[in-house]
Amino acid sequence: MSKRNKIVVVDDNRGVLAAVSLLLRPYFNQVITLQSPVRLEEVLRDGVPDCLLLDMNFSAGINTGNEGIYWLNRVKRLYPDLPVVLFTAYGDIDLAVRGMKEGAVDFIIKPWDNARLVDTLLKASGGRKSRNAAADDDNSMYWGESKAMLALKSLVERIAPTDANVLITGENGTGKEVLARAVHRRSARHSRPMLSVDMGSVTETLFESELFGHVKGAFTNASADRAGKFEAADGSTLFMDEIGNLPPYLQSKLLTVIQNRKIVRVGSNKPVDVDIRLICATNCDLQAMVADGRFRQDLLYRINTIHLEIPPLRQRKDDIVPLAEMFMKRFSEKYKREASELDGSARDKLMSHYWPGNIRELEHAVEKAVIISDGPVLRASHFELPKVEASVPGDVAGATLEDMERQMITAAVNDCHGNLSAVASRLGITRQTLYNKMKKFGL
Ligand SMILES: Nc1ncnc2c1ncn2[C@@H]1O[C@H](COP(=O)(O)OP(=O)(O)OP(=O)(O)O)[C@@H](O)[C@H]1O
Repeated sequence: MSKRNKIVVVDDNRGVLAAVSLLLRPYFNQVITLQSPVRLEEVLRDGVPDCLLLDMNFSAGINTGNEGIYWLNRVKRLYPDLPVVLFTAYGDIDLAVRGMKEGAVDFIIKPWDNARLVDTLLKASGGRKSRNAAADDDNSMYWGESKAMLALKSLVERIAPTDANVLITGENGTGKEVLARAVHRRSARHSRPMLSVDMGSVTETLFESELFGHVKGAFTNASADRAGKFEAADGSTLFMDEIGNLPPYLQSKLLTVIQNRKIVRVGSNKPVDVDIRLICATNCDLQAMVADGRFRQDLLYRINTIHLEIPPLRQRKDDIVPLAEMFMKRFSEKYKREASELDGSARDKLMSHYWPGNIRELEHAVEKAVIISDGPVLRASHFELPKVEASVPGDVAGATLEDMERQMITAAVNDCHGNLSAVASRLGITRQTLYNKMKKFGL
């Protein structure tokens, strides 16, 4: 490989800086070392290097790694194309994985292997093309080979071109939104983008204006007219996720919209025609909600003209390995890794896991395995799957608060069969907080 121009190395240990600088000089015309990231931006302003090697911990005695993530984000905001390699202690692999998800191109574990360090930095500085450009948004539906999914696919092929409203049910992470997109793509409305609204994350006070829009002055802060999701989705498909969260007064309004195909913005009395196809999704049991008066039966009839049920991953075991292989390929490309094969131990481990978080959990597990992989073969040891415990273990010695949170969430997701509303209420947190925590823990 040809000699590179410039690299910046940030580490608070002088010995490390001296050793790395000596090692890298034959490969870079200029090696700039910094003992603290405080001057980093100033140095970058003087000329963006080919690569940045960034330590994860700076303040003596505080080894949270958050400083590294903080500086990574800051640098990536200013120089999105600058390849950043993280320098991390052995025990911080989780942090390094998080760093890669947030934009680092690779990581090096201390104590480092000289040849590997040089190789990684040369590769990272070889091309400024952001790795995030690759396959990042590949959300296409993988149908799998299980009987259940083949039957679902054939049903989708038949109903997608019609304008029938669709209700998709399935546990959290089974791919309801991915399926909704697959339906939209196969419909006559596909030339316009599908619009989504998540009833689980919109605060109740904003539901109405979010869906129906408002006119200027309709309420405090309504400083201008604004179209809601129904109007924006006119001529296309509206995906309403977590429909079970719709409060009763909006259930009535939604029913009226479906019947009359008209909406009225908040604060207005002028009806506007809307032509939408509605795809709703939920992991709640809407029949049970109808039975105890929490969901309108007439609305349920209207939204579930076609009902598509996605089975949980543990009930379609034939799909686990093919899905894992698909994600392995996707993430190997994205993170420039060689992983291309799951050995027997990895397959056994994946096949015997309960997958309470379904495909989302599998996707995260494979992503992490690929990031930490060291060659073409992924083994069981690359997959860190939480044991699904029925309750929090009594012996918590050595466990961090985060370990315990993660275990409690995993256990509750398992007990509630993936119903996130039930999990949130059981843990006494909002759905949004639960989502954030699950995302953080890769569940
Ligand atoms: N069939 C599939 N093929 C490829 N990726 C999938 C598939 N199903 C799910 N995924 C991936 O799993 C993740 C979760 O999918 P999605 O958001 O559609 O699930 P969901 O059932 O809508 O979840 P939630 O109930 O939390 O809203 C996404 O990252 C998606 O890309």
